[in-house]
Amino acid sequence: MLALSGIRKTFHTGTVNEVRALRGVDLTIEPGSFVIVLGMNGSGKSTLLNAVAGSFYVDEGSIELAGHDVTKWPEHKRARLIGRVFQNPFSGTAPTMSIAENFALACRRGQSRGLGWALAPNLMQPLRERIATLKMGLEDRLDNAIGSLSGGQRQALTLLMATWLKPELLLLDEHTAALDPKSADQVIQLSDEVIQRDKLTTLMVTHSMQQAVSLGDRIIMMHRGQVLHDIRGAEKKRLRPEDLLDRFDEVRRRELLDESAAAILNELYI
Ligand SMILES: Nc1ncnc2c1ncn2[C@@H]1O[C@H](COP(=O)(O)OP(=O)(O)OP(=O)(O)O)[C@@H](O)[C@H]1O
Repeated sequence: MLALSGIRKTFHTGTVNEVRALRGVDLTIEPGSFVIVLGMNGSGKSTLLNAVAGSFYVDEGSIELAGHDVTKWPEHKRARLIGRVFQNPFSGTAPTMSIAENFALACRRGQSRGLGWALAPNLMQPLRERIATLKMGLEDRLDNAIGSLSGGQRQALTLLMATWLKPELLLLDEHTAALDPKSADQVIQLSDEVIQRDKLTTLMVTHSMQQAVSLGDRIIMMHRGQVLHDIRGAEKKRLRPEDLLDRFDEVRRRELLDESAAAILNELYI
């Protein structure tokens, strides 16, 4: 289970560039739940995932994962529990190393690196079989540098690596946004299969309404660093993309109202 309690994060505190990116997030995610994270640009989606992964320490609040209070754990220690795939296919893999070597690294996530780069021989066959299920012909290219592959192939492999050790939590941050539509569909389908098969607790950021309604069992919509909507159960099942668009319209109206209120206040005090 993932439990966030009163999470706050401000960047550039006390300067003109101050951004209150997370303003008190309380969120509990049950084991095996697949949660879609939606929200407008700058609403705090990536910051939420980064806070959980330990890319920085939060200013306030606590983060509990799989029974551990990880609030003060450094990122590399949290990596033992967390698998992650980023938007950029070039993140998360070592481009000059082979597919097999990258998997060897993934198998040692969060452990010391003094063990060499080679994949244990007994893992080679299961790896080949697993990669063959991608139907991308990569099972015969385990010695190829991962940097020589297409974005879609890399993201598919990165996903397999991130989930190879069945993490307590999988974080997907717009992981298909940089791919062509066909590759994006393939990687989304693969993600769904892996998540369902291994019952992985997952947080997936997307801007796609279609993905939001067709995937997962819960949607949280972020707005100005807080969770504005939390949709699950029967409501999530019957949700249509138009319903989500209505919610986004509501958010835009709020923004406009906030902006006009700020403008009126400015006029009053100038
Ligand atoms: N490392 C950082 N330093 C300074 N500001 C940051 C940092 N990370 C995020 N922010 C700011 O925090 C706010 C929330 O950003 P975040 O990336 O979480 O939004 P998002 O909802 O993921 O947006 P998008 O959909 O555009 O990716 C933004 O104003 C952003 O500029």
